[in-house]
Amino acid sequence: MNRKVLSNLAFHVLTDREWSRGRSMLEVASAAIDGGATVIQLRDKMSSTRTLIEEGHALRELTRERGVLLIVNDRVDVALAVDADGVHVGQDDMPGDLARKLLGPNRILGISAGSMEEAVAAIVAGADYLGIGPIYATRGKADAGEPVGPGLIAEICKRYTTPLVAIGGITTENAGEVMQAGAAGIAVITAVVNAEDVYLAAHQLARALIV
Ligand SMILES: Cc1ncc(COP(=O)(O)OP(=O)(O)O)c(N)n1
Ligand SMILES: Cc1nc(C(=O)O)sc1CCOP(=O)(O)O
Ligand SMILES: [Mg+2]
Repeated sequence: MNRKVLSNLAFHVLTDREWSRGRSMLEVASAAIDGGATVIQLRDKMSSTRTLIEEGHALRELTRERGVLLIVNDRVDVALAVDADGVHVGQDDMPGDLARKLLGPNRILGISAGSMEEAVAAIVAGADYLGIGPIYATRGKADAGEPVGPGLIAEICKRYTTPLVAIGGITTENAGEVMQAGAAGIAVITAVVNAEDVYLAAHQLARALIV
């Protein structure tokens, strides 16, 4: 059975303990889904593999119940272990072609790109979507590098049809701009995870995507 469902890559919320104001990953993810998140990405750079798997199982149950996608950041093994819908790898992670080989054809593979060259390589490697960023200055990733701006999205869109997900400094103020540039969706950490009211923040971002 082909389980890959790419229909709703519009609104990724990435988990992050440090920005969660002490709230649990499940509480934040649940409120984000209530507000309109369509993808939850398990991103936890600090925990042991054992903890990641526990978090992954819990998020798998939640996301399955609520009909949204679960993507695991960085770790193909964890994605397979918890039966996630897919994995996201960056330029310093497992190479995309190898991730694709291990995942098989039926799970979603997202690959980061911060230039046209990286985008082309990611498409050749078998990406189902590209995470393009950082689009704007970001608080969520210390080593994200210089912002590339929404222009890169427009450039890639002119040449390729692979869905593009804008990441890095996305807020309600600029989400419309990246969608107009041709993005299929956005991915955020702080705008949702660090919000006092996670539901409201997600709801407002979801509305800002409609351009
Ligand atoms: C949707 C999406 N796009 C980009 C990234 C960044 O991945 P990466 O460059 O590997 O950085 P880390 O997230 O691992 O710090 C992402 N996670 N999701
Ligand atoms: C995880 C991540 N990846 C990026 C990239 O450019 O690839 S920027 C980023 C952090 C996103 O956090 P915020 O929404 O708070 O800006
Ligand atoms: Mg990574």
